Amino acid sequence: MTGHPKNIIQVSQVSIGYDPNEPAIGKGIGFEVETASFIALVGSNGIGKSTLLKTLDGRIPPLEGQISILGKPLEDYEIKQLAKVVSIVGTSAVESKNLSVYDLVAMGRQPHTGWLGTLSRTDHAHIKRALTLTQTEYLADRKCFQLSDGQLQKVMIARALAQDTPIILMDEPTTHLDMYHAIQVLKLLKQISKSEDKTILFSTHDIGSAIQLCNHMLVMTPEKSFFGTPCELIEAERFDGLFPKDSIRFDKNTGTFKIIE
Ligand SMILES: Nc1ncnc2c1ncn2[C@@H]1O[C@H](COP(=O)(O)OP(=O)(O)OP(=O)(O)O)[C@@H](O)[C@H]1O
Repeated sequence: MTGHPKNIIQVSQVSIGYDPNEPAIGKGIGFEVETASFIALVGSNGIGKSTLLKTLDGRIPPLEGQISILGKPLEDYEIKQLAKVVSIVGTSAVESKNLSVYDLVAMGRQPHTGWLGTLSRTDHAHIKRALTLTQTEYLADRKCFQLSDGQLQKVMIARALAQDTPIILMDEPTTHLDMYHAIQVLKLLKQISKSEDKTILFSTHDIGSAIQLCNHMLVMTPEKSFFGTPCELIEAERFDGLFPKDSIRFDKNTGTFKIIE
């Protein structure tokens, strides 16, 4: 048991966007996430998946509504305090590809050590465990620029694990990966969410894999967002409204998209 409340993230009637004077990008978003869930955010390009992740990690404030993390309003967290609760794996390139893998993963310990803090035995133990969990120990001494996209993605996950937060948010963790390595990363994340009691929310365009692997999904459409288990969402035909119907349609029986010739 983690001691974390059952509903680790609560989002209520949230509108997201960058400018309060412009129409919101997404409105009326609401869901509750249980500890150790593995959750996908899906929706078409530009629908607001990254914007929602940035809102959940406190980078931009919600335009309306409430977000609570571990039962506490998001706006009541100080930056450093939030970094002990929520870690982020973004899409942007690693800041310094010249770092060794070990040093990059060690950066995950910053909320615990401070920028100039030296690493304690506990910090090193967290780094080593993160490398073990992501099966990247063998890369520890390599420079990040020497890694393949798949290896780098696992190392970025290791950095988030070293940060030791109950919640990990990930923006498109499988971009640039082939089908096999994308599934490997998603299976690894799902396994980590269970074994380490991590709540993992990630955005993805790989809806088929998310349907097969996730506990819950948030389906974002221009009108509304829908939260549920993959089965509930299929039954309620929520995937049908994701894209214009001229080129693909969702097949309820197989849970996959079919091309319309
Ligand atoms: N920093 C920003 N300032 C203002 N508008 C932005 C900013 N970043 C993104 N947007 C706009 O917000 C909208 C949602 O973008 P967002 O990146 O959240 O979508 P997404 O669902 O993650 O898309 P994709 O699947 O293409 O990555 C888009 O119209 C985008 O142009």
